[in-house]
Amino acid sequence: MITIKGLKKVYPAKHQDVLAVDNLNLEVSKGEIFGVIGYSGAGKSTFIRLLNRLEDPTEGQIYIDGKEISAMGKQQLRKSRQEIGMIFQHFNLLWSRTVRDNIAFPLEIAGISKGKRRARVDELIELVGLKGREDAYPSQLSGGQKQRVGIARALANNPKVLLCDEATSALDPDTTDAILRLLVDINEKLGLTIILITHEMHVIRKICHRVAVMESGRVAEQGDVLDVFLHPQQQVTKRFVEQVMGDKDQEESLHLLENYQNGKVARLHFVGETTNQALISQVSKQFDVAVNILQGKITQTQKGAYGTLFVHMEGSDEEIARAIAFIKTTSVEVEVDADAE
Ligand SMILES: Nc1ncnc2c1ncn2[C@@H]1O[C@H](COP(=O)(O)OP(=O)(O)OP(=O)(O)O)[C@@H](O)[C@H]1O
Repeated sequence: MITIKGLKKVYPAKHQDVLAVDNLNLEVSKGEIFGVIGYSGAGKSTFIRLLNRLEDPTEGQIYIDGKEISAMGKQQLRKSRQEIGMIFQHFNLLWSRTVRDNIAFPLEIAGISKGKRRARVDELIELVGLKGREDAYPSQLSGGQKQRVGIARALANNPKVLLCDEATSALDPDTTDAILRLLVDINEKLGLTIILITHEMHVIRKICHRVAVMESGRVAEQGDVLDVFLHPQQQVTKRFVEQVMGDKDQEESLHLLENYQNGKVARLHFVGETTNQALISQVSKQFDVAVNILQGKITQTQKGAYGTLFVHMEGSDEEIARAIAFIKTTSVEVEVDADAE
């Protein structure tokens, strides 16, 4: 659906040019929610603005649905932009227009007749949950409602791709969750491809299928969200995963080991469906081993739940070894961290 090859953006500057995006290569499939995460200055905004040519690339190609966006002239671009919706952190609504007229705006530009506009706006208002607020002005809306208007406006011309630029960063946690649920709903209902940029890992965790981590204009790491959460390779990715999983706390739980005279501490990684297995009670029943949960966290992603539990296992060395061998036959990954002796 989206192919990006060798994308580069240099902002010329008096003293030293800024290399904002550097040799970026990405593939995004149709219907995917693809997240791009990075710290401030990583190049995320530049990247997303290159996708709809709000910025022109210095080098490289961008293909959306088979068409090379990066090579288009103005007129062609105007048409293609109707297939790319965008929502913004600060909503970018027209303050003198009502909800209805904000949503109708892109339809007016596309030359849709008044009657058709009305019907389409009604549909969109229903889709984003704004019924009853049609005649309100943006200043009379909450942040979440404003973003719903932004989403409806972005979807007005039936785009194939929705670009989200820090779309929930100005919202409180509950409103963020509601907007993220709406994005998932739209993705599922309309099969819309969504690219979102964020600096918040919980946004990636909650709704993205795949993620790219950007650092200094480059993709430091990319993959399925579950894989990246489970096996972050780069330092920058590890820091983002810690935002959600609090790995430091978990490392500390290893020191709990000192409280035990014997036994072993094991780290169990649960992925996807195995998360709900009653593994702990099964091990306790099947082997002469007492299993105590020291610490852990299971969390949900779009691709299923995953998490890590630290457990202390008490029993004879032989029996613990048998229990661990058994756990290894399930799809739960197990690491034994240390002996308690
Ligand atoms: N119009 C511009 N002119 C010159 N330099 C720019 C321009 N826009 C961005 N930059 C620079 O390009 C680099 C990447 O910025 P960009 O805004 O893309 O990063 P970001 O990851 O989106 O960060 P933030 O979330 O803070 O916006 C930064 O060094 C920034 O200062």
